[in-house]
Amino acid sequence: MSNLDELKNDRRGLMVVLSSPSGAGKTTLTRRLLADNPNMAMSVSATTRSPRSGERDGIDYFFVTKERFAELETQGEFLEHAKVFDNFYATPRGPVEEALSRAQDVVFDIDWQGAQQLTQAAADDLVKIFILPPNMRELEQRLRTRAQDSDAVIAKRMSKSENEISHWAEYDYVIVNEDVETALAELQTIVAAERMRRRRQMWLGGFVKTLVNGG
Ligand SMILES: Nc1nc2c(ncn2[C@@H]2O[C@H](COP(=O)(O)OP(=O)(O)O)[C@@H](O)[C@H]2O)c(=O)[nH]1
Ligand SMILES: Nc1ncnc2c1ncn2[C@@H]1O[C@H](COP(=O)(O)OP(=O)(O)O)[C@@H](O)[C@H]1O
Repeated sequence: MSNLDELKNDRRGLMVVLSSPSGAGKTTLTRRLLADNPNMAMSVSATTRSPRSGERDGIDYFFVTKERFAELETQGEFLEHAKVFDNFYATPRGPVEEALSRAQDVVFDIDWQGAQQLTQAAADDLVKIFILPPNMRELEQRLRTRAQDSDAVIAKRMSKSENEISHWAEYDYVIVNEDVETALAELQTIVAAERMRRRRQMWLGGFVKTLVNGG
């Protein structure tokens, strides 16, 4: 690693928030983004909803009872929390603070309510991205292809999608996820540019000082 590369490690981590109506592709895009970025961590949410087949406790979510959720909330363990589709969801505070302190970027798959709460708590570190489906037929099709929710649950998610979409203008960026490779490339571009923001590159002050001093 060159001297310059080492210096560049002194930067502030990003808090990348992805929201979308259910089925638009947040989970898919987030997984791909994380696979390509070793210096990025996923914020694993706590939820009172039941695990889907294949979901693992502590990896996809921390699956907790309503009682445990309420206890953690009272103890101030959550950065934000919200009720979505009759279930409770929240972002545990500890792992996020730890990752940011290690200069890691953190990705959040949370809804508009969570995005609003994080904006209050940490506006400077946030990059908010909204994912739209190419059309509503495709959205429903994706929920069906995923084949992990009952017809009733899918109908409920579709009926809530309009409400989620109505918050699109509260986000810094919007990606229409028609082709997953194109959407992923757009997401990578956003992350790369946000990492370059002057205020996040803490190393620059010292570097410029040595530059103008003839270093
Ligand atoms: N506010 C908030 N929303 C969350 C959190 N975790 C998940 N969500 C949102 O809850 C909604 C439902 O998530 P989920 O049941 O996994 O279904 P999905 O829509 O297929 O991802 C999605 O909009 C998620 O973004 C969280 O920690 N906080
Ligand atoms: N661009 C895309 N084209 C076709 N199918 C997609 C695309 N993006 C995601 N999917 C599929 O749609 C379904 C819902 O995606 P998922 O990532 O679970 O959405 P979300 O996390 O937003 O609910 C999954 O089966 C996923 O493989």
